[in-house]
Amino acid sequence: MNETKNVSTPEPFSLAARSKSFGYAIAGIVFMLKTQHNAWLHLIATMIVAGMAFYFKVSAADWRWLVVAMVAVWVAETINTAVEYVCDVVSPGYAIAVKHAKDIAAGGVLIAAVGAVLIGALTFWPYF
Ligand SMILES: Nc1ncnc2c1ncn2[C@@H]1O[C@H](COP(=O)(O)OP(=O)(O)OP(=O)(O)O)[C@@H](O)[C@H]1O
Repeated sequence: MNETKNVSTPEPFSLAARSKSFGYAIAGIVFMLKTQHNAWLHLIATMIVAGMAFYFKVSAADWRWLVVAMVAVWVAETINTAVEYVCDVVSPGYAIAVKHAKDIAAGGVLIAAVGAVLIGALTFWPYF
């Protein structure tokens, strides 16, 4: 990786570079799954929800809601994890701004998770 990137001159499009970026994104997800305990909980929740959806044979329309809910939680968790890593580099010691940044990012995960629980309850309700 370059130490500094020249952002004023756009690089020409390259499929090799795009596939490398894709690889970095996959590596980020794998790293998060290996290191973040909250991600393990999201993985368990995802498997339970998917299992229930198959068991109850939910409709395609209902699957859409479940997918949206699960994706929202995963996206919030990835952003939260990235914020934590950047904060730890920017300010390794205690800083009140870092506390606010980390707590707000964690709040985003909580909002997504509560929303997912509500969507899950509303979606599965008719199948019970
Ligand atoms: N460098 C820092 N400066 C100020 N506050 C911090 C710093 N690092 C963490 N905190 C705050 O300390 C509290 C606990 O942080 P911690 O990262 O342990 O939270 P956590 O969500 O329990 O962690 P994890 O989910 O990674 O196990 C949070 O309120 C967080 O914002």
